[in-house]
Amino acid sequence: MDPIYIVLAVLAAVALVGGLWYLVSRRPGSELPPEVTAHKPVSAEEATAPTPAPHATLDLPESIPGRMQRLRARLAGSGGFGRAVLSVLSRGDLAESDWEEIEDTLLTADLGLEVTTSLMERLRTQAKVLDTQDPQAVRAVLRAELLALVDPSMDRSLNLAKPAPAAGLESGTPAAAVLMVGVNGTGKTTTCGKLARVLVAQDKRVVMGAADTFRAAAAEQLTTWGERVGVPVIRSAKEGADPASVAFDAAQAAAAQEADVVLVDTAGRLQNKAGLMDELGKIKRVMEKVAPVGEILLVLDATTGQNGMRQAQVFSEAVGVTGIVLTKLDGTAKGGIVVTVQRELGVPVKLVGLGEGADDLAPFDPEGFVDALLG
Ligand SMILES: Nc1nc2c(ncn2[C@@H]2O[C@H](COP(=O)(O)OP(=O)(O)OP(=O)(O)O)[C@@H](O)[C@H]2O)c(=O)[nH]1
Repeated sequence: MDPIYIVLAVLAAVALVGGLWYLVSRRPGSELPPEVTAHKPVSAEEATAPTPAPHATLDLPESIPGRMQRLRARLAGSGGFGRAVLSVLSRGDLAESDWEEIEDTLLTADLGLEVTTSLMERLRTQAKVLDTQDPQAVRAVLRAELLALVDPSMDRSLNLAKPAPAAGLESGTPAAAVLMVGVNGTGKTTTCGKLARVLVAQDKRVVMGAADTFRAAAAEQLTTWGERVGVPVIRSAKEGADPASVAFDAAQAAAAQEADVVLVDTAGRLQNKAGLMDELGKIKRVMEKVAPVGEILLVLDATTGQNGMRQAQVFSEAVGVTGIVLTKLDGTAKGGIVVTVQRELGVPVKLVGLGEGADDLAPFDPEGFVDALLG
C-alpha cells in the first residue's frame, strides 16, 4: 500500500478514538464529583444560613437493644478495677498486703484519695462481718458500695423542655438549648453529632450551631454530621468569627424553624481562665436573648485523669455546668473518674462516649456501669 494511505488511515483512527473519548467524557454523570471540584466562594449571609437537610436516605442509629448490648461489652473493657478488687476480696482471710493491693488498684483507677480511703474502711468493716469465702456475698457488698459512690439518685435526664421565650425574641418558638463545652479534643463536636443522631431518631427536630470558630475543620466536621443525620448546621464562613454571634444565629434559626432542640458546639482552646469565662459567658448571654439555655454539658476525656479534673473545675467556674459527658471510656481502665468528677463538680454524668462510632454514645446508667466494672 502507498505510505500516504497508511498515514491517512492512522490519522483517521486517531481522530475517531479522540472523538469517541470526547463524547463519552461529556456524558452526564461522568463529571468530577462535587467534592473534588473547587469550592464556590460563600458570602457571610450564605454561610450563616442553615445548610439544607439533604433528602437522601438518612443515617439512623442502630436499634436501642443492639446498641446497649455493644456498649455494655465495651464498658466492661474499661472496668478492670472492679474485677481486680473483687478477685482480691474473694481470697478470704485478707492479709495487709492484700488490702494494700486493693488500695493501689482503687487509686490507679482514678477514684482519688478521699474516696479510696473511705471505701477501704467500709470494705474492711464488711470483710470482718462477712464470710469472704462466699464470692456471691463479696460481689454483692462491693456492688452496693460502688453503686452508692456512683449515686443512682442523681437526675441524669437531659433538660430538653421547651424554654419560655425571652422578652427580646421577635418571632418563632425557642428550642431547648444545649451548649457543649470542654477542652479541645475531648470530643465535643463528635458528641454533638452523636446526640443529634439520637434526638433525630426520637423524632425531634434539631438545629446545630458551629460556634467552634477557632478551628475551621470543626465546623466542617459538624456540617458532615448534619448531612448524615439530616440536621441543618448554622456556621460562619470566616475562621475566627465571633462564636457568640454564631450561637445566637443558631438559637434564632432554631426558634424560627420551630425546632425542638438546638445543639451548640464551642471551642475550648483559650489559654487563660479569664478569656474562657468571657467567651463562654458571652455565648450563653447572647443565646439567652432568645431563651434560657437549659443544658450546659461539660465534655471530659476519661483518659486524662486528674489533669482532666483540673480542666473540669475551670469550666464549671466559667459557666454553670449542668451535666457531664464522659468520653473515651472505651480507652481507659480508670472508670473511677465517674465518681471523682461527680463529687468534685456536684453534677451528674449524663452521657458516656464509648468509641468513635456514630452509635457509641449512651445515657449513663449507674447499675449497668457498676455491673460492667465487676465483669
Ligand atoms: N475512643 C473514643 N474516641 C472518641 C470518643 N469521642 C470522641 N472521640 C474521638 O476524639 C477525637 C476528638 O473529637 P472531637 O469531637 O473532634 O473533639 P472536640 O472536643 O470537638 O475538639 P476541638 O474541636 O479541637 O475542640 C476524635 O478523633 C473523635 O473520634 C469516644 O467516646 N471514644
